[in-house]
Amino acid sequence: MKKQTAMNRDWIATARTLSEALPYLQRYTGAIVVIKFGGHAMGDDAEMESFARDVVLMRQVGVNPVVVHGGGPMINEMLSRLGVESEFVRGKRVTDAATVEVVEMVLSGRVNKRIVQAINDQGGRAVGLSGKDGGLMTCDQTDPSLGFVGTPADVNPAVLHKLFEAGMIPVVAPLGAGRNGETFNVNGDTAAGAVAAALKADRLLLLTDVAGVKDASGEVVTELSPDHIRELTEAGIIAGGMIPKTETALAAIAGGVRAVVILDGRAPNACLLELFTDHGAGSLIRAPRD
Ligand SMILES: Nc1ncnc2c1ncn2[C@@H]1O[C@H](COP(=O)(O)OP(=O)(O)O)[C@@H](O)[C@H]1O
Ligand SMILES: CC(=O)N[C@@H](CCC(=O)OP(=O)(O)O)C(=O)O
Repeated sequence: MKKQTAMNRDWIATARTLSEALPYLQRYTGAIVVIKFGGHAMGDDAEMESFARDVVLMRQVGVNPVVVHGGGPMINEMLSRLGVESEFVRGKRVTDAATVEVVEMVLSGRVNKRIVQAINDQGGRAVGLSGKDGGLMTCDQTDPSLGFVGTPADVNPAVLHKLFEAGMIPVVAPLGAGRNGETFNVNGDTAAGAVAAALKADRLLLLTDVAGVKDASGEVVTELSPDHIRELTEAGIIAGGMIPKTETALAAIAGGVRAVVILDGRAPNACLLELFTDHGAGSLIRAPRD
């Protein structure tokens, strides 16, 4: 009897949650949501499982999710095992010919397949690809001093639309093809922003290992304007890996994405709470018309 009462309480809570979520579910039916899953947000198996469950649930309620992942820490680990040094300039890895080989092996291989498998284990149908597949992302060299680092120049999302139509979840590794047969290493945030802009996505979620963009006092800024981003960057308060994220947010908005959220991907159900409740956390940067 006691058990029954507890069960009823659970159902009432679930029904309440569902009725609160309904307007959000309706708003996002058919929406395209690009999720950047950073290497630092990936965490352990439980965090990966929770992320995969969110993505599958999104798909089940009619959202078209696209995962664009990073994997910087995993690349670092492999480079150090191989005794190759690497350095970062403004959040981007200086990438020579030997490094880009390792980057491709780690991102398109181990990291991409771990995410694909996690989504499939939760009942989704994920397909792993990189920017080199299906003409998705053609790049130009960002800056000769960075070596094989690419800036997406021509993004053709046709292959992603085909996967949406087939009910599949694309999982994209941030590598691009050069115009002369090169392989380019693309910062994961930059790749996610370019894919989101090409798709004119409804939301770009940049998952990381901090609650959002912090100001000088260490508080998360819940809504950020472009001017505030520029101010915090010039003051050195937005630094390191946060620079490509905020630059990406501005470029994505300029490219037609409706809103970008920078949030902690390790928090349980981070993506679902962000999309389907009022309790979303993180820093929101939105297009003036959104
Ligand atoms: N103003 C800021 N607010 C929040 N984090 C910041 C800020 N400036 C720099 N950071 C750093 O940026 C990091 C996120 O970037 P990064 O480590 O590249 O993440 P990811 O691997 O998830 O892409 C945070 O862990 C934090 O140390
Ligand atoms: C050019 C560049 O810096 N590429 C990144 C690609 C991976 C990435 O962006 O991973 P996170 O999202 O986990 O940081 C790198 O080599 O580390």
